[in-house]
Parts: sequence; structure tokens; C-alpha cells
Amino acid sequence: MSDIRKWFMKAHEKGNGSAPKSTSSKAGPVKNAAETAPIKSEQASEDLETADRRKTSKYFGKDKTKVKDEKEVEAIPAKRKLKTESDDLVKPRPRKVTKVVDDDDDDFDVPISRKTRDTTPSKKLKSGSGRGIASKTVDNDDDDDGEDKETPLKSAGRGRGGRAAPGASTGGRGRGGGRGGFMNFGERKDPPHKGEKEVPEGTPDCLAGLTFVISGTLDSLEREEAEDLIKRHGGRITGSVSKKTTYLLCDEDIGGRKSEKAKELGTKFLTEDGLFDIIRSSKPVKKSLPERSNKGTEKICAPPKTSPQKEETRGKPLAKSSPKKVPPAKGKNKIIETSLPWTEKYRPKVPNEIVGNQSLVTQLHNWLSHWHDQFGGTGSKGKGKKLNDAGSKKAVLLSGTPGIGKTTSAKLVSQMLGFQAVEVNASDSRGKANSNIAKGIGGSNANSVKELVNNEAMAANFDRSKHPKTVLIMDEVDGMSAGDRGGVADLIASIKISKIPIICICNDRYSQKLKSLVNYCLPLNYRKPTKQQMAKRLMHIAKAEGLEINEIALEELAERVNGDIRLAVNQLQYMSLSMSVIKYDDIRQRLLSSAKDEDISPFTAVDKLFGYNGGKLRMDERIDLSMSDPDLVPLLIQENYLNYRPSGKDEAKRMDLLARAAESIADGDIINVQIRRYRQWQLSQSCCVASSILPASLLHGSREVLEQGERNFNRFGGWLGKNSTAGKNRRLMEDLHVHVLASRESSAGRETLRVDYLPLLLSRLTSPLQTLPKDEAVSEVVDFMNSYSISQEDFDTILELGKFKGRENPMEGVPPPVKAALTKKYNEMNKTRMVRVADMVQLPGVKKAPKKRIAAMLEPTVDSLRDEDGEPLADNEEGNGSDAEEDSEEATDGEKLESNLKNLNARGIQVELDLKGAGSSGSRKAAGKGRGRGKAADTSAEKKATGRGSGAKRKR
Ligand SMILES: Nc1ncnc2c1ncn2[C@@H]1O[C@H](COP(=O)(O)OP(=O)(O)OP(=O)(O)O)[C@@H](O)[C@H]1O
Repeated sequence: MSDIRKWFMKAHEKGNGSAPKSTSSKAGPVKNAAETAPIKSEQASEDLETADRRKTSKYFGKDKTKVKDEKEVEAIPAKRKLKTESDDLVKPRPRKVTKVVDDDDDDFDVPISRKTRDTTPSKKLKSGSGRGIASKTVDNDDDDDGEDKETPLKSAGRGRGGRAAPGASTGGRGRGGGRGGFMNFGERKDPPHKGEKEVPEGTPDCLAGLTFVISGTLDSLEREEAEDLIKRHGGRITGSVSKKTTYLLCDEDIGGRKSEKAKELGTKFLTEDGLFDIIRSSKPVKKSLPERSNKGTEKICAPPKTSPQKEETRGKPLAKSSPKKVPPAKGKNKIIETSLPWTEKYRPKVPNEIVGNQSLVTQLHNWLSHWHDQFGGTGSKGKGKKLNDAGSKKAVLLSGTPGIGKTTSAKLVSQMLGFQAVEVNASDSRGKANSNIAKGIGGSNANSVKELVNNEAMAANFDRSKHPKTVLIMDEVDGMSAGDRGGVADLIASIKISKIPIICICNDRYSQKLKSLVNYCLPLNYRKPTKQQMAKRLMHIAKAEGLEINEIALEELAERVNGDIRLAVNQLQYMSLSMSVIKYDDIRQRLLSSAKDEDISPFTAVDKLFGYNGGKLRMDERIDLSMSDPDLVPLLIQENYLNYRPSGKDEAKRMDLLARAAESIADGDIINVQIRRYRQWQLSQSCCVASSILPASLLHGSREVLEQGERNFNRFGGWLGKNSTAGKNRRLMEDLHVHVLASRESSAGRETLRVDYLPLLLSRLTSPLQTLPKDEAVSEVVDFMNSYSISQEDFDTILELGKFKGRENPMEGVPPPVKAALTKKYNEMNKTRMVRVADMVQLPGVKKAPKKRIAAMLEPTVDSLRDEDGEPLADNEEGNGSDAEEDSEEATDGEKLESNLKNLNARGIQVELDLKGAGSSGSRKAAGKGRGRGKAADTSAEKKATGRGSGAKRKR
């Protein structure tokens, strides 16, 4: 094992990994050893921390033995800096000989380098999620890193592809370390002499034409720093060694795949010092290149370079402009063009100028050129049928990410083929057409579209020599939403009848909204162009504008805009306003700061807050993170804080911190209630401090699993699910309560019912089924259900609410035939059951019976309501079979109830009181009368309430 590797092993033992030290034979380490000797005594606690962390990480598990051996090794506690800035590279970084600071202390610390701050995005720190503005995605070495086991977290985020950008002082877990991300993430060592060497500055293009592959850990530069340095000097970085590779940059031969391949191909090895020498040997450019601050103005005042033809192109429909190539405007003739956005100015004029997706452009061209042959003037062939033959689709669907030339190619192809393009986009209302459209009523845009596609004048048999053919371009069809109701369906209908070709454009062809549309279209899926392709186009624009910029810088731009050519061109134009020479660093700077406002997911926010470097975040960054989703972040924090083990804290201290965190979360809850209930939104920040920031700052560190088999990722807030279950259970309980009250067997409150009655009800409902013979059991249970007005749903509710972890399901051993018999018997008695009084009562003007009130109404006010004589009650729930006497008695009360109910709106809750006062218990019959059938009976209601009466199946 090389000295450097040994050094790394030891450095890692130091704990948080932020303090590399060396005992290597190199000059630096010797000095370090002397300097750091006093720190030795602090090794123990740091080791403890390391051990803790190792325990929780499967990736560190193997090195346990080495840990012990190397404990005595001292380390330079160079506090891990946030990622490098370009400026930092030029200055030698003073080595810090400070001990790793206790996490409590570094909470809320202002980072040492304020420069970093400027470029550290607070949101969506390029964590390699693959979205938004891309972070550095240079393919890092993976193979070699397999051996680098020591360095703790290096970059953040769970995203695949791309490491965290420099400046991202993040501590998330997950995959973020380039191609081999997941496994290697966070495992690369810190450079042994990090920041100890002066980083040279050479001529901007001194490495032009050289291709580098970086392997392993360099001596003083982080991987990102080295990449930046090379790119800044015009060199190219690739991820794997090939014949084109000029140098394999490495300071140690750890025998990975890259070095093997390099040896095989005879690629030269270059050390970091060697690289520095090459850069130094180029003559540094002393003179500072002129800034373009005034030039921008100059440029605007500059003489025009637009050709008259160009101007025409801008003002008139594309179909009329000549498809022939217009040479890029140069020099003096451009008054008008200078005021044009470059995206318009350099909009491709011929298909060859479209970057990437050439085959799709050809396909589009073919489709459009054959459209009239295929569908003639009638638009009848195919008629939108789902034909397999691509050519027989009447419409085409161009899909792809924004700014990659979909609209451009649609317009260009139409223009080339002499079509007049009519463009309708999201800013136009594209809802369903007026049904009167058949009569040619125009007006709304949708109608115009219908008219357009339907117009006989567009037909092919029309003399087209005198009239241009038309193509309809429907842009952003996936953006058809609330305002465009029925838009997609109408678009499909239009396609079916269309006599002109339709080009639909969308970003996401898999959008749910477009599910049916894709069946009627020829799908052409645009891909992002490669960075080299983009750089070439951008170079063309830069040259035409007299900008000085090298290809590597443009590739960086292309990479960071994530394939969006429009964004790249806009960025270029923006930068050109202030500078005439654009360097690699300018692009980095520009795009890092513009990436600040990207969205961040609550998971990423919580990862960052809880991460190792969570303590180093500035307060505003923490607020940004926790306010990124003020509802979900606190929930995630609450759900996961128990899983975190703060660095270097023993169990007692950890418990103490957990208690403080729990208290803080509870405080956050109280504040949250104030906010929601009394709309005290000014408390939002206090809430986010109490519920997110404080707990996270107390406990940030490594995450560990609490239960076996649990995944070591932050869980989603369980509160949401539990709250919803609690709500559902409350509703079910309320139903049960109402029914039990209706039975008059109990007048217990809901709480009592839940706590005291529920276990008994459960036992009465299930144990006979387990113990008694089938018929006996079934009739006993059904009788019991009837006496308490328990419905089948209530039965389920009782079972559900009686469930507890570890308790057996009481229906477990009940044979299916018994269950079937129970259902059958219950249903048989359904017709004669009086149960659902509460559900039956439909109060006028109220959609659903207010059960609470009805429950109150049903509470027995008179004890003598029971039907003592056991006289059989009317079988028929409609009361058809009731005797006349009863009916006549009921009539009075029924009329009263009816009038009461009629006046409900006016009197509201009064009704309930009246009903109660009248002694009406709201039987089914009474309710029926109440609804205007002219029959209601207190007596019958009362009788039925004994549980032997009729009832109706519950209506839900
Ligand atoms: N492939 C490309 N080649 C050359 N220039 C391009 C390309 N794609 C985009 N551009 C530039 O970006 C501008 C906008 O492109 P365009 O409107 O075609 O993008 P789009 O893919 O349709 O985006 P959106 O989905 O947002 O409509 C063009 O005017 C052009 O200057």
C-alpha cells in the first residue's frame, strides 16, 4: 500500500473525515505531524465518532481492523472546506491546524470562506438529480475510487449522475458521486496536501487540445478543482481512458481500470505537479482582458449588419421568407439585429443549422411533404384511425424538453415545403369548440382552429398554386389545462376531420393528458443534443458576435443548461453584454448563481439539514431549506429525527439532544396551530426554526436504522397517513355511535363507547362464531346486532377498531360457511330491521343528515321508550302494514315533524329540539313522513327502537 493510501486510512480514522493528516514521506506531512501533535489527545473522541459512523454504514464495515492499527496517527484537522471556488484555486489555502469542532459549536457557524457563499446555491444544490441546470457532470473515475474507502461525505443528494457542484456544502446521503455514484459516494479521500500548493495560472488555452482523465485522489486538489483548472486552461476532461486521452492525471497508481487501460494504450501518466508545471510553463497572460461593460452599449449603437432579407424574415410569416441560408450577420450592418434576442437572430434558417435530431427533422419533412398525397384534399384517408403505418397519421407529435428546437424545426420544415404555418400556443385559449362551429361561427380560438382544419378552401383539390398550403402548429399541447377544457379531445376530433396537416408540440408525450392524442399522431421524440454539438453551434454564434470564448467553456455552458439551446444562447447573450472575452470561470459563476432559485424537494432539504455538514449551513440557507416546503419538511424532520446520531455524542448526550429536539418539535406544533387557526403567518419563521431547524441542528450527523430491515433513507412523514386513518376511524365510530344510540340499548357517549363498549361488542359479535354451532352462533350474533342496531359496516368497524398490534384477528378461525351464513341471515332480516334512522332522515336543504344532531336527537329522553310487551312490529319498513290506529296516532306527530322539517332552513337546530321535545325518536317511519309521505309515528318509532322492529338497509 502506498504511503498516501496509508495516510488516507489514518486520516479517515479521525472521525468526521474533515481533517486529513499525513505521515507520508512527502514534505508536507512531516510538517503536519509536528504541528498536530498536541491534538493527539483529542483522538479518542474522534475515534469514537468514527466508530459510530462506521457502525451505521455498510460501506465502512470492512475497515475495522485498520481502524485500530491506525488510531495513533495524527491528522491534520483541516476542516473540510465547502467546495472550491475558482478564485480559491489561485490562492494557496492556508492549512488549518484546528481540531474538528464539536458539532454543537459549528451549528450556525458562518462558513469560513465567504466566497463560497456567493456561489453556493441554497436550493437544489447541484446534487446530481439530473434536473434543472446541470452540475458538473464530468464523468469521474469510478474504478479507481473503488479503493478509496475513507473520505466521508463529499457531495450531496440522491440523484444519479453528476456529483454535487463545487460550492455545495452538503451532506446528503445517497448517490451523487458520478457514474459509480452510489457505491463510491463519499468514499474518495481528501487530498493529502489539500490547499497547500499554489495553483498556477497559465495562458487561457495552454491545455487546449489535451484530453485528461483524472484518477484517484490528487495531492492537493479536489477532483472538481482539478477539473476546473484543466477546463479553465482549455483542456478537456473525459471519464474514461481512450486513444484520444493525452494524460492520465493521478498521483498514485492504485491499479484501477483506468490506469490499466492507460498502460495498455500507452497513455502518459501525469502527476498534479506535472500538470502545474505545464500550466506554469505557458506564459501567464498579464494584461487583463478588456471588460465589455461599455461594449454592450457600443454594440447596440453599432451600425446594422442585418441584410434586408433578414428583416423581412422577422416581420413576415415564415412561409414567405426565403428558405435559403442567410450568412451570419457580421460587422457593421446590424442596427435591427442587435436589438433582437440571439435566439431569434440565430434561429436556424436551414435544417442543417438545427442542432441534433436531424433524422427527426427528415422524418418530419417526409411526413409533411407526403401529407397531401396521403390524405388528398378530403383528409379522409386514415381519418385518424390508429394505423400502424407511420405515414398514415394525420398529425405529428413533436415532444422533448424545452429549447431544443421543436418549434423551430416545425416552422422550418413547413417553410421549406411552402406551407403557411398557423401557430396556436398555450397563451391562446384552445378549449372545446362551440358546437355551432358547423355553421361557421368563429370567435373563439378553438372555433377558428375547427374552421381552419375543416375549411374546404384548404383542401388539396383547391387550386393550390394560387393559395399557399396551410399547416397548423399546435404548440404546448400538454399545457392545455383548466382554461382549455376539452381541448385535447377537441384536438383529436379536429385531427380526424382535418384537411390540413397538424403538428402538435409538447414537452412530455407521456403526460396523462396526451394519452389518447398520441394514438392519432406520429410521435417524434426530440433528444437533447450533445454538449459538443451545442458547443459548435454556440461557437458559431459567438464568432458571429465577435465574442472570444473557447470550446471547453462552451461545452461547460452546454452541459450546465442541460441541453436547452435557447437557455444557452440567452446566457451567452447576457454575458456578452458585460464582457467580450468569456472564460470558463465566468460561465461557471453565471450558471451557479442562476441555479439558486431552483426548486428543492422536501427530501433533499431534510437530507441537507440532517447531513454531516448541516451544522455548517448558514441560517438563511437553513431557512431556505425548511421553507422550501413548510408543510412537509417539519413532518419529515419529525418522522426521522430519531434515526440520526449526531457526531461524537455518547448515548446520554444523544438522548438529551433527542429530548431537546422533541421539545422543539412540540413547540413548533403549537406555533403551527397558532398560524393555522388564527392565521398568524408572521410566525412562520419561528415555526420553521422550532419544528425543523433546531431539531436538525441538534441531531445532524449519520442516519441509522432503528428496526431491522428498515431502509436507511428518510421516511415520508407518517403523520399524514395516520391523520387520515384517524379521521376515517372517527367517522366510522360516529356512525356506530349513532346506530347504537338509535337502538336505545345504550346512551353512552362516543368515548365511552370506544373505550368501554368496544371490547365487549367485539367479543359478543365474534366469540359465538368461534365457539357455538353454526346456526346457533349466527342467530345469536344477528340478534345481538339487531338489538344494538349494528350494521354490517359497523361490524367491520368494530373489528377494525378492535385491532391492535400483536392481537389476533378475532375472525381468524371463523370458517367461511359461518361467515356466509351470518351475512345471509343478516340480509334476510334486513327488511324488518329498524336501524338507520339517522341515515334515513334527510333534512330539506341539507345534503347529508347531520348525524351529530340526530345522535343528540336520538338520545333517549324518556326511559319508558322500550316496547315492553314484545308485540311484533310492522314488518314493512314503509309502514304499509301498520295498523290504522297507529297510523292515526302517527299522523299528528308526523305532520308536526313534517312542518318542522320544512322550516328547517329557517330554524336550524331548533328542529332537533322540537323533535326531541315531541318525543320523536326519528324512526324510519317518522323520517319517511317527515319527508312528506304523511305518515309518522312516535309510537312506532319507539317500538321499533327496541330493536325488533323493521329497518332499512343502511344507505351510505
Ligand atoms: N436544435 C437547435 N438548433 C439550433 N438552435 C436551436 C435549437 N433548438 C433551439 N434553438 C434556439 O432556441 C430557440 C428556441 O427554440 P424552439 O422554440 O424551437 O424550442 P422548443 O424546443 O420549441 O422549445 P419549447 O418547448 O419551449 O417550445 C430557437 O429560436 C433557436 O435560436
